[in-house]
Amino acid sequence: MTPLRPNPARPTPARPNSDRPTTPHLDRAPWPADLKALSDAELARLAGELREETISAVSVTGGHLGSGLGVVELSVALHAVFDAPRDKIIWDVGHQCYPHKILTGRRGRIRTLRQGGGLSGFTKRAESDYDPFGAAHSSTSISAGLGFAAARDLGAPGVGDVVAVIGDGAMSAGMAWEAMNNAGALGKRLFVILNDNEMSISPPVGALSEYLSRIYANGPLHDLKALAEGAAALLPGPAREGARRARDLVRGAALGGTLFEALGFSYVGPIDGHDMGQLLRVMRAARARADGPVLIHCLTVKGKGYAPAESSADKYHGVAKFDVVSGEQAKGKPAAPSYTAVFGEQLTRAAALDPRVVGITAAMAEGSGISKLKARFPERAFDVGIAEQHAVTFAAGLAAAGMRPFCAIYSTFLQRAYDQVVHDVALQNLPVRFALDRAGLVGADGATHAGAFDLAYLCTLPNFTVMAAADEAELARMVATAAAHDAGPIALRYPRGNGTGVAIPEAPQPLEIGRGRVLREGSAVALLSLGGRLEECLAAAEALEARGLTCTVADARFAKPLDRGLILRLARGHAALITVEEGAAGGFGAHVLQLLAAEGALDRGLRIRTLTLPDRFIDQDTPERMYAEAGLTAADITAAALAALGVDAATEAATA
Ligand SMILES: Cc1ncc(C[n+]2csc(CCOP(=O)(O)OP(=O)(O)O)c2C)c(N)n1
Ligand SMILES: CC(=O)[C@@H](O)[C@H](O)COP(=O)(O)O
Ligand SMILES: [Mg+2]
Repeated sequence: MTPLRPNPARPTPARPNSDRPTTPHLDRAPWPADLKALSDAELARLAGELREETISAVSVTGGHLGSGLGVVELSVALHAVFDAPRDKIIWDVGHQCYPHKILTGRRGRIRTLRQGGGLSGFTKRAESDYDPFGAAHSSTSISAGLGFAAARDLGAPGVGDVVAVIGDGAMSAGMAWEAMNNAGALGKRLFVILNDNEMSISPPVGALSEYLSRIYANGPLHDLKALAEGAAALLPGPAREGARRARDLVRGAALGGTLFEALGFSYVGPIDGHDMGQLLRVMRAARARADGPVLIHCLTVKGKGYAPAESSADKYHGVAKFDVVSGEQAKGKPAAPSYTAVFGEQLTRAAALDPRVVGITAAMAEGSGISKLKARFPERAFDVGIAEQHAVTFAAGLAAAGMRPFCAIYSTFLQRAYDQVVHDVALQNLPVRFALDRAGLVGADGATHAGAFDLAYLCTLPNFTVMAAADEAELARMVATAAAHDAGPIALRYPRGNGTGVAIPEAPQPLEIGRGRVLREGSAVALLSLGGRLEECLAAAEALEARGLTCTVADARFAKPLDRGLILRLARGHAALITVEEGAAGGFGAHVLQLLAAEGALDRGLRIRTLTLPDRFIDQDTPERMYAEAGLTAADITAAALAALGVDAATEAATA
């Protein structure tokens, strides 16, 4: 029996240290149509060049590497067999789409990936006709694909075949199974390619992952003989039923396809996703014969063909710029710890003090800091897979049973679990602690990953307490506050990246709920910050003071409940009040305005401005440039204060 996965001991050939690989076949194929002119052997060679080009490009941009390297052959085979853009190839998450971008007319810009003004690191409709559906959050591809298939069957023009490519990690999400359930019942012609590399970002978890492992442990169903058998399963009508029954009789309950077939899919696989010949044969057979939903199970290797990425698939999921020869990533030593690391340490500390403290992550153990808890208290750290909705209700159950769960989910991914937050947590007033990493703008991942909305969507919920950390010491205090808070749900949010370098207290004490702090006092302008823009507010205060306008700078700490006393005092004691937050309108500033309106504080001529993220999505760039575009820099805060006071900065400068 041919081994499906390559022998990891097999050395990857040495590679030349050239900036640009030699790519004669790829050079001949800037567009998918060009692949049609190549023989199968040439396509295999082109795939090798595509891999080198992907490695070379990511080495200068940074980005998601391992996932793309695993789908190089698949990308070539799909574009060789299907006719995009009429046929819709939908990449789940989209983090593996760089080879697809190179093959679809974007090779010339591939070294702008994830840079300001450059190509997105994900699929994006606005970028290319070959990206029929945008993504970056996982497990949407089958639903979207089924939408295209249903539209096609209702006569929508310009839609041919539909292919959803989804990873084994993404397949763990409920949404993928909702789509499979619907697709199986509708019976529409739809191709789902399960790209099974036995990896999520970290090694995958859960019963599904074990099930998939059992399938390939049974051996290749589709060696050449089995491929014929599998192709028979694609035959229309009664022939298919007959073939399926015969195969089930031979293979019995251990047959790999059972779960997918039970849902109404024809199952083909597992096949070797790096064997171009096999891929092309299966795709062509599937395309020629399918009359309903088909799942093709491809086994691939994350990081395939690049030794550092193959041997350390989790570390090469997302990379900084790196040296191609050594694989060494260009990561400088930061002056301050990351917020994520501080959260992980403080959570572990809280867990050491209280056996009821547990941590939950939805497939982001490293990214969320839950890995630190897991290292010390493995039985109290739960990785539930890419399943944010389940994570929240699971945490609610834990809280209802008297535990102190910390649900650590990136702000952007918690969006997916909003009804669970409302219905299962807030409504029942259960003390789930939400640790929302990546609050605000995140840089290269762009708009899909911005933590823009949590303040707006959480502050509106009864029973919730919502905090935002201005620095890592504040984060430590907020973890202690959340751990001690049994009165109801509580959220703490903090940005991506490193802290400010302040000292973290040895034994952080809980904060008084709903109390802010004042960092400097003045009388002309009050700058009221929530979260990570505090340093910008302090810099703005310096600039305003240089103009003779003394400033109070306060850190609200709590977006809910508001520190009414502090806010009313700021409103009474200053001519202008500026609120600043790294969140969309409708969050902190909106609630401050509502308080001031209700208290009549606006009737006395207070000049107030609420600085938030703008009402548009901001594309990827450095966080600094993104905040400049958002109008949340020290200069913007200064300008807003001057404008509120009616000081024309330009005239003032001219007069000076
Ligand atoms: C809703 C959501 N949760 C979490 C993530 C973060 N995330 C991005 S890729 C990934 C792992 C995906 O694994 P898989 O689908 O197997 O793809 P692979 O990287 O292995 O190719 C995760 C957890 C996300 N993008 N969307
Ligand atoms: C594709 C995806 O969703 C993740 O890989 C994400 O890019 C990780 O982001 P961080 O680097 O902020 O953990
Ligand atoms: Mg995977």
